[in-house]
Amino acid sequence: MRPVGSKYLLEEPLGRGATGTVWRARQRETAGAEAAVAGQPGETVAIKVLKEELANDADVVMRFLRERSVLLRLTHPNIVRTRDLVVEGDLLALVMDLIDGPDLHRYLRANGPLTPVAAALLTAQIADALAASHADGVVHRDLKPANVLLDERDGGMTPMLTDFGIARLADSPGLTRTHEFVGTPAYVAPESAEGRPQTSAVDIYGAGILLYELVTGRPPFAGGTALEVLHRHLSEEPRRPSTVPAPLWTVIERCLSKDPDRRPSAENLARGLRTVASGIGVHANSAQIAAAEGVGALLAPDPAPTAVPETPGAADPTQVLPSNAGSYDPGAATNVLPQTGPGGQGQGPGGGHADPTAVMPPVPQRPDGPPQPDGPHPWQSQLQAARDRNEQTQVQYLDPSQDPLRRRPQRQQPPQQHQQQQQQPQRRQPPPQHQQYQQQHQPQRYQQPQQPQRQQYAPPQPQQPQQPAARPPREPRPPRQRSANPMRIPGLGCLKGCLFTVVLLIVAGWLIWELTPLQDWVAQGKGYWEAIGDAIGTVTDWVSKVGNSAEGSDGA
Ligand SMILES: Nc1ncnc2c1ncn2[C@@H]1O[C@H](COP(=O)(O)OP(=O)(O)OP(=O)(O)O)[C@@H](O)[C@H]1O
Repeated sequence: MRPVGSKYLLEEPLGRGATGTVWRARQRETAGAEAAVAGQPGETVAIKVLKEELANDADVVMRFLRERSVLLRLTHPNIVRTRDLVVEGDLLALVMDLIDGPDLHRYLRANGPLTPVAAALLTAQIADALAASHADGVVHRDLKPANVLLDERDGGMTPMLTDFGIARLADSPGLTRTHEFVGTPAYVAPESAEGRPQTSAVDIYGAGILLYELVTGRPPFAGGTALEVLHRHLSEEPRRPSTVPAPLWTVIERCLSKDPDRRPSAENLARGLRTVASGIGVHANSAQIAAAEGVGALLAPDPAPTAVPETPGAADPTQVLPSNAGSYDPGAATNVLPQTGPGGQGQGPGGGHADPTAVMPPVPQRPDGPPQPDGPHPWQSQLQAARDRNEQTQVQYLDPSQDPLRRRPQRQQPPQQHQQQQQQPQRRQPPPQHQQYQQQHQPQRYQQPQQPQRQQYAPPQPQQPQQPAARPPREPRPPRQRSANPMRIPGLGCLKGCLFTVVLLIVAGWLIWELTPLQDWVAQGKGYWEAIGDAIGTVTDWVSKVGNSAEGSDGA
Protein backbone atom coordinates (compact mmCIF):
# COMPACT_ATOMS: atom_id res chain seq x y z
CA MET A 1 0.00 0.00 0.00
CA ARG A 2 1.19 3.44 -0.81
CA PRO A 3 0.59 6.55 1.23
CA VAL A 4 -0.91 9.66 -0.35
CA GLY A 5 -0.36 12.66 1.83
CA SER A 6 -0.33 11.73 5.48
CA LYS A 7 -4.00 10.83 5.53
CA TYR A 8 -4.64 8.21 2.86
CA LEU A 9 -3.34 4.82 1.72
CA LEU A 10 -3.87 3.64 -1.86
CA GLU A 11 -5.11 0.06 -1.90
CA GLU A 12 -6.12 -0.96 -5.39
CA PRO A 13 -6.46 0.70 -8.80
CA LEU A 14 -10.06 0.99 -10.03
CA GLY A 15 -9.38 2.37 -13.47
CA ARG A 16 -7.06 4.46 -15.55
CA GLY A 17 -8.08 7.42 -17.73
CA ALA A 18 -6.30 10.02 -19.81
CA THR A 19 -5.68 12.30 -16.86
CA GLY A 20 -4.74 9.81 -14.17
CA THR A 21 -5.49 6.63 -12.29
CA VAL A 22 -8.38 6.19 -9.86
CA TRP A 23 -7.68 4.11 -6.75
CA ARG A 24 -9.69 2.57 -3.99
CA ALA A 25 -8.03 4.00 -0.91
CA ARG A 26 -8.39 4.07 2.84
CA GLN A 27 -8.36 6.98 5.20
CA ARG A 28 -5.50 6.66 7.69
CA GLU A 29 -6.47 9.52 9.90
CA THR A 30 -8.97 12.32 9.98
CA ALA A 31 -8.15 14.98 7.39
CA GLY A 32 -7.45 18.54 8.44
CA ALA A 33 -9.56 21.67 8.14
CA GLU A 34 -8.49 22.19 4.51
CA ALA A 35 -10.48 19.09 3.46
CA ALA A 36 -14.21 19.40 2.70
CA VAL A 37 -14.83 16.05 4.39
CA ALA A 38 -12.64 15.16 7.34
CA GLY A 39 -13.48 11.43 7.18
CA GLN A 40 -12.78 8.74 9.74
CA PRO A 41 -9.76 6.44 9.99
CA GLY A 42 -10.54 3.23 8.10
CA GLU A 43 -13.14 4.84 5.79
CA THR A 44 -12.77 3.90 2.11
CA VAL A 45 -12.52 6.62 -0.51
CA ALA A 46 -11.63 6.92 -4.19
CA ILE A 47 -8.50 8.87 -5.08
CA LYS A 48 -7.66 10.13 -8.55
CA VAL A 49 -3.89 10.47 -8.79
CA LEU A 50 -3.21 12.85 -11.65
CA LYS A 51 -0.64 11.87 -14.24
CA GLU A 52 2.94 12.90 -13.56
CA GLU A 53 2.80 15.00 -16.70
CA LEU A 54 0.01 17.08 -15.15
CA ALA A 55 1.49 17.12 -11.67
CA ASN A 56 4.80 18.42 -12.99
CA ASP A 57 3.19 21.30 -14.83
CA ALA A 58 3.32 24.51 -12.83
CA ASP A 59 0.17 25.86 -14.50
CA VAL A 60 -1.79 22.77 -13.56
CA VAL A 61 -0.58 22.94 -9.96
CA MET A 62 -1.61 26.57 -9.86
CA ARG A 63 -5.10 25.84 -11.16
CA PHE A 64 -5.41 22.87 -8.83
CA LEU A 65 -4.78 25.14 -5.87
CA ARG A 66 -6.87 28.01 -7.20
CA GLU A 67 -9.87 25.80 -7.83
CA ARG A 68 -9.54 23.93 -4.59
CA SER A 69 -12.38 25.73 -2.87
CA VAL A 70 -14.62 25.58 -5.97
CA LEU A 71 -14.22 21.83 -6.34
CA LEU A 72 -14.60 21.18 -2.63
CA ARG A 73 -17.81 23.13 -2.30
CA LEU A 74 -19.48 21.55 -5.33
CA THR A 75 -22.06 19.32 -3.68
CA HIS A 76 -25.20 17.85 -5.20
CA PRO A 77 -26.97 14.48 -4.92
CA ASN A 78 -25.89 13.71 -8.51
CA ILE A 79 -22.28 14.91 -8.28
CA VAL A 80 -19.49 12.73 -6.91
CA ARG A 81 -18.25 14.73 -3.95
CA THR A 82 -14.63 15.83 -3.91
CA ARG A 83 -13.51 15.45 -0.29
CA ASP A 84 -9.93 16.69 -0.39
CA LEU A 85 -7.16 17.75 -2.72
CA VAL A 86 -3.70 16.49 -1.92
CA VAL A 87 -0.42 17.96 -3.06
CA GLU A 88 2.58 16.00 -1.94
CA GLY A 89 5.95 16.26 -3.57
CA ASP A 90 5.29 15.69 -7.26
CA LEU A 91 1.91 14.13 -6.61
CA LEU A 92 -1.49 15.78 -7.15
CA ALA A 93 -4.56 13.84 -6.11
CA LEU A 94 -8.30 14.34 -5.71
CA VAL A 95 -9.94 12.43 -2.89
CA MET A 96 -13.57 11.57 -3.72
CA ASP A 97 -16.44 9.58 -2.32
CA LEU A 98 -16.13 5.97 -3.44
CA ILE A 99 -19.04 5.06 -5.69
CA ASP A 100 -20.08 1.44 -5.68
CA GLY A 101 -21.26 0.67 -9.18
CA PRO A 102 -20.23 0.68 -12.83
CA ASP A 103 -19.84 3.75 -14.97
CA LEU A 104 -22.55 4.40 -17.55
CA HIS A 105 -20.29 3.51 -20.48
CA ARG A 106 -19.63 0.07 -19.02
CA TYR A 107 -23.30 -0.35 -18.09
CA LEU A 108 -24.43 0.41 -21.64
CA ARG A 109 -21.93 -2.03 -23.09
CA ALA A 110 -23.19 -4.78 -20.79
CA ASN A 111 -26.93 -4.07 -21.07
CA GLY A 112 -27.61 -2.28 -24.30
CA PRO A 113 -29.67 0.89 -24.67
CA LEU A 114 -32.23 2.12 -22.13
CA THR A 115 -35.89 2.69 -22.86
CA PRO A 116 -36.74 6.27 -23.90
CA VAL A 117 -38.41 6.92 -20.52
CA ALA A 118 -35.49 5.58 -18.49
CA ALA A 119 -33.01 7.51 -20.66
CA ALA A 120 -34.99 10.74 -20.21
CA LEU A 121 -35.19 10.36 -16.43
CA LEU A 122 -31.53 9.46 -16.06
CA THR A 123 -30.43 12.40 -18.21
CA ALA A 124 -32.74 14.68 -16.22
CA GLN A 125 -30.73 13.86 -13.09
CA ILE A 126 -27.51 14.64 -14.92
CA ALA A 127 -29.05 17.92 -16.07
CA ASP A 128 -29.85 18.67 -12.40
CA ALA A 129 -26.16 18.20 -11.57
CA LEU A 130 -25.17 20.48 -14.47
CA ALA A 131 -27.66 23.14 -13.39
CA ALA A 132 -26.09 23.18 -9.90
CA SER A 133 -22.52 23.36 -11.20
CA HIS A 134 -23.34 26.02 -13.81
CA ALA A 135 -24.98 28.09 -11.11
CA ASP A 136 -21.68 27.81 -9.25
CA GLY A 137 -19.74 28.93 -12.31
CA VAL A 138 -18.27 25.50 -13.10
CA VAL A 139 -18.55 23.99 -16.58
CA HIS A 140 -17.77 20.27 -16.80
CA ARG A 141 -16.59 20.14 -20.43
CA ASP A 142 -16.02 16.40 -20.62
CA LEU A 143 -19.52 15.02 -20.21
CA LYS A 144 -19.69 11.43 -21.44
CA PRO A 145 -21.04 8.10 -20.15
CA ALA A 146 -17.64 7.14 -18.69
CA ASN A 147 -17.88 10.18 -16.42
CA VAL A 148 -21.26 9.15 -15.00
CA LEU A 149 -20.99 6.59 -12.22
CA LEU A 150 -24.06 4.59 -11.21
CA ASP A 151 -24.38 4.48 -7.45
CA GLU A 152 -26.06 1.23 -6.50
CA ARG A 153 -26.87 1.99 -2.91
CA ASP A 154 -30.34 1.22 -1.57
CA GLY A 155 -31.28 -1.11 -4.39
CA GLY A 156 -31.52 1.68 -6.97
CA MET A 157 -29.08 3.31 -9.32
CA THR A 158 -28.35 7.00 -9.01
CA PRO A 159 -26.29 8.63 -11.76
CA MET A 160 -23.37 10.58 -10.28
CA LEU A 161 -21.40 12.99 -12.42
CA THR A 162 -17.67 12.94 -11.83
CA ASP A 163 -14.43 14.48 -13.13
CA PHE A 164 -15.47 18.10 -12.62
CA GLY A 165 -12.61 20.45 -13.16
CA ILE A 166 -10.32 17.83 -14.65
CA ALA A 167 -10.78 19.10 -18.21
CA ARG A 168 -9.88 22.57 -16.94
CA LEU A 169 -6.71 21.28 -15.37
CA ALA A 170 -5.77 19.25 -18.40
CA ASP A 171 -5.99 22.10 -20.87
CA SER A 172 -3.59 24.25 -18.96
CA PRO A 173 -1.52 26.47 -21.25
CA GLY A 174 1.45 24.56 -19.88
CA LEU A 175 0.17 21.42 -21.49
CA THR A 176 -0.66 23.21 -24.67
CA ARG A 177 3.04 23.83 -24.95
CA THR A 178 3.26 20.15 -25.67
CA HIS A 179 0.72 20.66 -28.52
CA GLU A 180 -1.93 18.43 -27.10
CA PHE A 181 -5.68 18.77 -26.91
CA VAL A 182 -7.61 16.92 -24.25
CA GLY A 183 -11.18 16.00 -25.08
CA THR A 184 -13.34 13.16 -26.33
CA PRO A 185 -14.21 13.61 -30.03
CA ALA A 186 -17.56 11.81 -29.89
CA TYR A 187 -18.82 14.32 -27.27
CA VAL A 188 -17.11 17.55 -28.32
CA ALA A 189 -19.39 20.52 -29.07
CA PRO A 190 -18.89 22.20 -32.46
CA GLU A 191 -17.65 25.42 -30.87
CA SER A 192 -15.01 23.50 -28.87
CA ALA A 193 -14.00 21.61 -32.01
CA GLU A 194 -13.55 24.88 -33.85
CA GLY A 195 -11.70 26.62 -31.04
CA ARG A 196 -14.47 29.20 -30.63
CA PRO A 197 -15.32 30.60 -27.16
CA GLN A 198 -17.14 28.08 -25.01
CA THR A 199 -19.90 28.42 -22.44
CA SER A 200 -21.90 26.08 -20.24
CA ALA A 201 -23.81 25.22 -23.46
CA VAL A 202 -21.00 22.74 -24.27
CA ASP A 203 -22.26 20.60 -21.38
CA ILE A 204 -25.79 20.69 -22.85
CA TYR A 205 -24.40 19.46 -26.17
CA GLY A 206 -22.60 16.67 -24.24
CA ALA A 207 -25.89 15.83 -22.48
CA GLY A 208 -27.64 15.63 -25.89
CA ILE A 209 -25.01 13.21 -27.22
CA LEU A 210 -25.25 11.15 -24.03
CA LEU A 211 -29.05 11.03 -24.27
CA TYR A 212 -28.85 9.91 -27.90
CA GLU A 213 -26.39 7.21 -26.89
CA LEU A 214 -28.59 6.04 -24.02
CA VAL A 215 -31.53 5.36 -26.35
CA THR A 216 -29.62 4.05 -29.36
CA GLY A 217 -26.49 2.49 -27.85
CA ARG A 218 -24.04 4.68 -29.75
CA PRO A 219 -23.23 8.35 -30.14
CA PRO A 220 -24.68 10.08 -33.23
CA PHE A 221 -21.41 11.05 -34.85
CA ALA A 222 -18.91 8.28 -35.38
CA GLY A 223 -16.10 7.81 -37.83
CA GLY A 224 -12.88 6.04 -38.55
CA THR A 225 -10.76 8.92 -37.32
CA ALA A 226 -11.05 11.60 -34.65
CA LEU A 227 -10.84 14.22 -37.37
CA GLU A 228 -13.78 12.73 -39.23
CA VAL A 229 -15.85 12.73 -36.03
CA LEU A 230 -15.03 16.39 -35.34
CA HIS A 231 -16.02 17.31 -38.90
CA ARG A 232 -19.34 15.54 -38.51
CA HIS A 233 -20.08 17.51 -35.33
CA LEU A 234 -19.53 20.67 -37.34
CA SER A 235 -21.37 19.86 -40.53
CA GLU A 236 -23.89 17.07 -40.04
CA GLU A 237 -27.37 17.10 -38.54
CA PRO A 238 -28.21 14.00 -36.49
CA ARG A 239 -30.95 11.78 -37.87
CA ARG A 240 -33.85 10.58 -35.77
CA PRO A 241 -33.80 6.81 -35.20
CA SER A 242 -37.25 5.25 -35.53
CA THR A 243 -37.15 4.07 -31.89
CA VAL A 244 -36.96 7.60 -30.46
CA PRO A 245 -40.36 9.16 -29.69
CA ALA A 246 -40.94 12.59 -31.29
CA PRO A 247 -40.99 14.62 -28.02
CA LEU A 248 -37.69 13.08 -26.91
CA TRP A 249 -36.23 13.80 -30.33
CA THR A 250 -37.25 17.46 -29.97
CA VAL A 251 -35.11 17.60 -26.81
CA ILE A 252 -32.14 15.79 -28.36
CA GLU A 253 -32.26 17.99 -31.46
CA ARG A 254 -32.28 21.18 -29.40
CA CYS A 255 -29.37 20.00 -27.27
CA LEU A 256 -27.41 19.11 -30.40
CA SER A 257 -28.03 22.44 -32.06
CA LYS A 258 -24.84 23.75 -33.71
CA ASP A 259 -25.70 27.17 -32.33
CA PRO A 260 -24.98 27.15 -28.58
CA ASP A 261 -27.54 29.93 -28.04
CA ARG A 262 -30.34 27.60 -29.17
CA ARG A 263 -29.54 24.92 -26.63
CA PRO A 264 -31.67 24.87 -23.46
CA SER A 265 -30.30 25.77 -20.05
CA ALA A 266 -29.52 22.78 -17.82
CA GLU A 267 -32.48 23.59 -15.62
CA ASN A 268 -34.90 23.74 -18.55
CA LEU A 269 -33.42 20.58 -19.97
CA ALA A 270 -34.15 18.73 -16.73
CA ARG A 271 -37.71 20.06 -16.68
CA GLY A 272 -38.27 19.25 -20.36
CA LEU A 273 -36.98 15.70 -19.95
CA ARG A 274 -39.26 15.00 -16.99
CA THR A 275 -42.22 16.32 -18.98
CA VAL A 276 -41.29 14.07 -21.88
CA ALA A 277 -40.85 11.06 -19.59
CA SER A 278 -44.34 11.44 -18.16
CA GLY A 279 -45.87 12.03 -21.59
CA ILE A 280 -44.38 9.05 -23.41
CA GLY A 281 -44.90 6.39 -20.73
CA VAL A 282 -47.64 3.83 -21.19
CA HIS A 283 -49.66 5.30 -18.33
CA ALA A 284 -49.59 8.85 -19.65
CA ASN A 285 -52.88 10.72 -19.65
CA SER A 286 -53.92 13.09 -22.41
CA ALA A 287 -52.67 16.19 -20.55
CA GLN A 288 -49.25 14.62 -20.07
CA ILE A 289 -49.10 13.55 -23.71
CA ALA A 290 -50.00 17.10 -24.82
CA ALA A 291 -47.36 18.59 -22.49
CA ALA A 292 -44.71 16.26 -23.90
CA GLU A 293 -45.66 17.19 -27.45
CA GLY A 294 -45.23 20.85 -26.59
CA VAL A 295 -41.84 20.32 -24.91
CA GLY A 296 -40.11 22.66 -27.36
CA ALA A 297 -41.63 25.62 -25.50
CA LEU A 298 -39.97 24.54 -22.25
CA LEU A 299 -36.46 24.43 -23.68
CA ALA A 300 -35.53 28.07 -23.33
CA PRO A 301 -31.81 28.81 -23.46
CA ASP A 302 -29.78 30.15 -20.57
CA PRO A 303 -29.91 33.96 -20.75
CA ALA A 304 -26.50 34.22 -19.04
CA PRO A 305 -24.51 31.06 -19.75
CA THR A 306 -21.35 30.48 -17.72
CA ALA A 307 -18.32 31.35 -19.83
CA VAL A 308 -15.38 28.99 -20.05
CA PRO A 309 -12.02 30.75 -19.87
CA GLU A 310 -10.65 30.72 -23.41
CA THR A 311 -9.21 27.34 -24.11
CA PRO A 312 -5.84 27.36 -25.73
CA GLY A 313 -6.12 23.63 -26.31
CA ALA A 314 -9.39 23.50 -28.26
CA ALA A 315 -9.26 21.36 -31.34
CA ASP A 316 -9.57 22.98 -34.72
CA PRO A 317 -10.22 20.21 -37.20
CA THR A 318 -9.38 22.51 -40.06
CA GLN A 319 -5.91 22.92 -38.70
CA VAL A 320 -5.26 19.88 -36.60
CA LEU A 321 -4.26 16.59 -38.06
CA PRO A 322 -4.19 14.16 -35.18
CA SER A 323 -1.35 11.73 -35.45
CA ASN A 324 -3.57 9.07 -33.90
CA ALA A 325 -6.41 9.87 -36.29
CA GLY A 326 -6.25 6.45 -37.82
CA SER A 327 -6.89 4.67 -34.57
CA TYR A 328 -9.87 6.49 -33.08
CA ASP A 329 -11.87 4.54 -30.56
CA PRO A 330 -15.18 6.23 -29.73
CA GLY A 331 -15.44 4.34 -26.47
CA ALA A 332 -11.97 5.18 -25.30
CA ALA A 333 -10.99 7.50 -22.51
CA THR A 334 -10.58 11.19 -23.10
CA ASN A 335 -8.44 11.47 -26.22
CA VAL A 336 -5.31 13.47 -26.30
CA LEU A 337 -4.79 14.92 -29.74
CA PRO A 338 -1.90 16.92 -31.10
CA GLN A 339 -2.96 20.51 -31.30
CA THR A 340 -2.01 23.68 -33.03
CA GLY A 341 -5.24 25.59 -32.51
CA PRO A 342 -5.49 29.30 -33.06
CA GLY A 343 -5.40 30.13 -29.40
CA GLY A 344 -2.52 27.87 -28.69
CA GLN A 345 0.17 30.47 -28.83
CA GLY A 346 1.07 33.26 -26.57
CA GLN A 347 -1.75 33.15 -24.08
CA GLY A 348 -1.44 33.26 -20.36
CA PRO A 349 -3.54 31.22 -17.96
CA GLY A 350 -7.17 31.60 -18.68
CA GLY A 351 -6.53 33.20 -22.03
CA GLY A 352 -8.12 36.56 -22.57
CA HIS A 353 -11.27 35.85 -20.55
CA ALA A 354 -11.90 36.29 -16.86
CA ASP A 355 -12.06 33.01 -14.99
CA PRO A 356 -15.47 32.92 -13.29
CA THR A 357 -14.40 30.20 -10.89
CA ALA A 358 -11.15 31.79 -9.83
CA VAL A 359 -10.87 32.35 -6.11
CA MET A 360 -7.50 34.07 -6.32
CA PRO A 361 -6.53 37.04 -8.41
CA PRO A 362 -5.29 36.03 -11.84
CA VAL A 363 -1.64 35.18 -12.12
CA PRO A 364 0.19 38.02 -13.81
CA GLN A 365 2.78 35.90 -15.54
CA ARG A 366 3.40 32.28 -16.25
CA PRO A 367 5.97 30.62 -14.08
CA ASP A 368 8.06 29.79 -17.09
CA GLY A 369 7.79 33.31 -18.50
CA PRO A 370 10.45 35.96 -18.18
CA PRO A 371 11.89 36.23 -14.66
CA GLN A 372 9.96 38.45 -12.30
CA PRO A 373 11.83 41.06 -10.37
CA ASP A 374 10.00 40.92 -7.04
CA GLY A 375 9.90 37.74 -5.04
CA PRO A 376 8.81 34.21 -5.84
CA HIS A 377 5.86 33.55 -8.10
CA PRO A 378 2.58 33.24 -6.15
CA TRP A 379 2.19 29.60 -7.07
CA GLN A 380 5.49 28.74 -5.42
CA SER A 381 4.41 29.94 -2.01
CA GLN A 382 1.01 28.29 -2.35
CA LEU A 383 2.60 25.06 -3.42
CA GLN A 384 5.03 25.20 -0.52
CA ALA A 385 2.15 25.79 1.90
CA ALA A 386 0.25 22.84 0.49
CA ARG A 387 3.32 20.63 0.71
CA ASP A 388 3.96 21.71 4.27
CA ARG A 389 0.53 20.46 5.23
CA ASN A 390 1.63 16.98 4.28
CA GLU A 391 5.00 17.03 5.93
CA GLN A 392 4.33 14.19 8.33
CA THR A 393 3.97 11.65 5.53
CA GLN A 394 6.17 8.67 6.18
CA VAL A 395 8.07 7.52 3.18
CA GLN A 396 8.11 3.77 3.16
CA TYR A 397 10.34 1.64 1.05
CA LEU A 398 8.21 -0.28 -1.41
CA ASP A 399 9.35 -3.24 -3.40
CA PRO A 400 8.71 -2.28 -7.06
CA SER A 401 7.00 -5.61 -7.68
CA GLN A 402 4.52 -4.78 -4.92
CA ASP A 403 3.96 -1.18 -5.86
CA PRO A 404 0.29 -1.03 -6.87
CA LEU A 405 0.96 2.05 -8.99
CA ARG A 406 2.91 -0.14 -11.35
CA ARG A 407 0.24 -2.81 -11.61
CA ARG A 408 -2.49 -2.92 -14.19
CA PRO A 409 -5.84 -1.52 -13.03
CA GLN A 410 -8.39 -3.99 -11.73
CA ARG A 411 -11.78 -3.38 -10.24
CA GLN A 412 -12.34 -5.04 -6.91
CA GLN A 413 -14.89 -7.80 -6.62
CA PRO A 414 -15.66 -8.93 -3.09
CA PRO A 415 -15.42 -12.72 -3.15
CA GLN A 416 -18.65 -13.48 -1.31
CA GLN A 417 -20.64 -11.15 -3.58
CA HIS A 418 -19.14 -12.87 -6.58
CA GLN A 419 -20.16 -16.24 -5.20
CA GLN A 420 -23.66 -15.03 -4.52
CA GLN A 421 -24.02 -13.86 -8.08
CA GLN A 422 -22.91 -17.20 -9.37
CA GLN A 423 -25.38 -19.08 -7.21
CA GLN A 424 -28.48 -16.97 -7.87
CA PRO A 425 -28.17 -14.50 -10.70
CA GLN A 426 -29.91 -11.34 -9.60
CA ARG A 427 -31.98 -8.99 -11.66
CA ARG A 428 -30.33 -5.60 -11.52
CA GLN A 429 -32.45 -2.88 -9.94
CA PRO A 430 -32.88 0.05 -12.27
CA PRO A 431 -33.26 3.49 -10.72
CA PRO A 432 -36.49 3.65 -8.75
CA GLN A 433 -37.99 6.25 -11.06
CA HIS A 434 -37.31 4.08 -14.05
CA GLN A 435 -38.38 0.80 -12.61
CA GLN A 436 -41.91 0.59 -13.94
CA TYR A 437 -40.91 1.78 -17.40
CA GLN A 438 -37.88 -0.44 -17.68
CA GLN A 439 -39.93 -3.48 -16.89
CA GLN A 440 -42.71 -2.52 -19.27
CA HIS A 441 -40.51 -1.61 -22.17
CA GLN A 442 -37.39 -3.58 -22.00
CA PRO A 443 -36.45 -5.92 -19.21
CA GLN A 444 -32.74 -5.57 -18.83
CA ARG A 445 -30.26 -7.42 -16.77
CA TYR A 446 -26.97 -6.05 -15.71
CA GLN A 447 -24.24 -8.62 -15.95
CA GLN A 448 -21.36 -7.89 -13.73
CA PRO A 449 -18.31 -8.24 -15.96
CA GLN A 450 -16.25 -11.24 -14.96
CA GLN A 451 -13.60 -10.11 -12.58
CA PRO A 452 -10.41 -11.72 -11.53
CA GLN A 453 -9.80 -12.25 -7.84
CA ARG A 454 -8.84 -9.17 -5.90
CA GLN A 455 -5.13 -8.70 -5.83
CA GLN A 456 -3.54 -9.19 -2.49
CA TYR A 457 -0.71 -6.88 -1.75
CA ALA A 458 1.93 -8.08 0.64
CA PRO A 459 2.56 -5.69 3.51
CA PRO A 460 5.29 -3.20 2.82
CA GLN A 461 8.84 -4.34 3.40
CA PRO A 462 10.40 -3.36 6.70
CA GLN A 463 11.86 0.10 6.52
CA GLN A 464 15.35 0.27 5.19
CA PRO A 465 16.88 3.39 6.56
CA GLN A 466 19.65 3.57 4.01
CA GLN A 467 17.26 3.89 1.08
CA PRO A 468 14.09 5.49 2.36
CA ALA A 469 14.10 8.57 0.18
CA ALA A 470 15.15 6.84 -3.01
CA ARG A 471 12.32 6.01 -5.33
CA PRO A 472 12.34 2.47 -6.64
CA PRO A 473 13.79 2.51 -10.13
CA ARG A 474 11.23 2.71 -12.87
CA GLU A 475 10.63 -0.62 -14.52
CA PRO A 476 11.42 -0.68 -18.20
CA ARG A 477 8.28 -0.43 -20.28
CA PRO A 478 7.29 -3.59 -22.09
CA PRO A 479 7.94 -3.38 -25.82
CA ARG A 480 4.99 -2.10 -27.85
CA GLN A 481 2.80 -4.80 -29.28
CA ARG A 482 2.67 -4.23 -32.99
CA SER A 483 0.09 -6.72 -33.95
CA ALA A 484 -2.89 -8.31 -32.29
CA ASN A 485 -1.67 -11.69 -33.58
CA PRO A 486 0.36 -13.15 -30.74
CA MET A 487 1.97 -15.82 -32.96
CA ARG A 488 5.20 -14.76 -34.59
CA ILE A 489 6.73 -16.79 -37.44
CA PRO A 490 10.40 -15.97 -37.87
CA GLY A 491 11.19 -14.66 -41.36
CA LEU A 492 7.52 -14.42 -42.32
CA GLY A 493 7.77 -10.72 -43.05
CA CYS A 494 10.74 -11.24 -45.38
CA LEU A 495 9.06 -14.20 -47.07
CA LYS A 496 5.93 -12.16 -47.69
CA GLY A 497 8.01 -9.37 -49.20
CA CYS A 498 9.87 -11.78 -51.50
CA LEU A 499 6.68 -13.47 -52.66
CA PHE A 500 5.08 -10.11 -53.37
CA THR A 501 8.11 -9.02 -55.44
CA VAL A 502 8.10 -12.28 -57.45
CA VAL A 503 4.37 -11.90 -58.20
CA LEU A 504 4.96 -8.29 -59.21
CA LEU A 505 7.79 -9.28 -61.60
CA ILE A 506 5.68 -12.04 -63.18
CA VAL A 507 2.75 -9.66 -63.78
CA ALA A 508 5.05 -6.95 -65.18
CA GLY A 509 6.75 -9.52 -67.50
CA TRP A 510 3.42 -10.80 -68.72
CA LEU A 511 2.17 -7.26 -69.46
CA ILE A 512 5.34 -6.41 -71.42
CA TRP A 513 5.05 -9.65 -73.39
CA GLU A 514 1.38 -9.05 -74.22
CA LEU A 515 1.29 -5.32 -74.81
CA THR A 516 4.55 -4.60 -76.63
CA PRO A 517 5.79 -5.85 -80.02
CA LEU A 518 8.28 -8.00 -78.13
CA GLN A 519 6.64 -11.20 -79.40
CA ASP A 520 7.08 -10.08 -83.07
CA TRP A 521 10.70 -9.15 -82.51
CA VAL A 522 11.42 -12.52 -80.96
CA ALA A 523 9.59 -14.25 -83.85
CA GLN A 524 11.65 -12.27 -86.41
CA GLY A 525 14.81 -13.19 -84.52
CA LYS A 526 15.91 -9.56 -84.22
CA GLY A 527 18.42 -8.43 -81.64
CA TYR A 528 17.28 -6.03 -78.92
CA TRP A 529 19.14 -2.91 -80.14
CA GLU A 530 18.24 -3.70 -83.75
CA ALA A 531 14.53 -3.87 -82.81
CA ILE A 532 14.75 -0.60 -80.85
CA GLY A 533 16.50 1.09 -83.83
CA ASP A 534 13.76 -0.14 -86.20
CA ALA A 535 11.07 1.15 -83.87
CA ILE A 536 12.71 4.60 -83.61
CA GLY A 537 13.09 4.72 -87.43
CA THR A 538 9.41 3.86 -87.92
CA VAL A 539 8.33 6.60 -85.52
CA THR A 540 10.66 9.20 -87.15
CA ASP A 541 9.32 8.33 -90.64
CA TRP A 542 5.75 8.64 -89.41
CA VAL A 543 6.42 12.03 -87.80
CA SER A 544 8.13 13.43 -90.93
CA LYS A 545 5.23 12.11 -93.10
CA VAL A 546 2.72 13.86 -90.88
CA GLY A 547 4.83 17.08 -91.03
CA ASN A 548 5.03 16.96 -94.85
CA SER A 549 1.34 16.39 -95.32
CA ALA A 550 0.60 19.34 -92.98
CA GLU A 551 2.89 21.63 -95.03
CA GLY A 552 1.26 20.40 -98.31
CA SER A 553 -2.21 21.25 -97.09
CA ASP A 554 -1.03 24.75 -95.92
CA GLY A 555 0.50 25.42 -99.39
CA ALA A 556 -2.70 24.31 -101.13
N1 LIG B 1 -15.36 8.10 -7.23
C1 LIG B 1 -15.20 6.92 -7.80
N2 LIG B 1 -15.62 5.80 -7.18
C2 LIG B 1 -15.48 4.60 -7.75
N3 LIG B 1 -14.93 4.39 -8.95
C3 LIG B 1 -14.49 5.46 -9.62
C4 LIG B 1 -14.60 6.77 -9.09
N4 LIG B 1 -14.09 7.65 -10.00
C5 LIG B 1 -13.70 6.90 -11.03
N5 LIG B 1 -13.91 5.59 -10.81
C6 LIG B 1 -13.60 4.49 -11.72
O1 LIG B 1 -12.30 4.67 -12.23
C7 LIG B 1 -12.29 4.54 -13.63
C8 LIG B 1 -11.32 5.53 -14.22
O2 LIG B 1 -11.81 6.84 -13.95
P1 LIG B 1 -11.32 8.06 -14.81
O3 LIG B 1 -12.15 9.23 -14.43
O4 LIG B 1 -9.85 8.18 -14.70
O5 LIG B 1 -11.66 7.44 -16.22
P2 LIG B 1 -12.23 8.08 -17.51
O6 LIG B 1 -13.37 8.97 -17.19
O7 LIG B 1 -12.45 6.95 -18.48
O8 LIG B 1 -10.97 8.88 -17.95
P3 LIG B 1 -10.81 10.35 -18.42
O9 LIG B 1 -11.97 11.14 -17.91
O10 LIG B 1 -9.50 10.75 -17.85
O11 LIG B 1 -10.83 10.19 -19.88
C9 LIG B 1 -13.73 4.76 -14.10
O12 LIG B 1 -14.04 3.86 -15.09
C10 LIG B 1 -14.57 4.51 -12.88
O13 LIG B 1 -15.19 3.26 -13.02
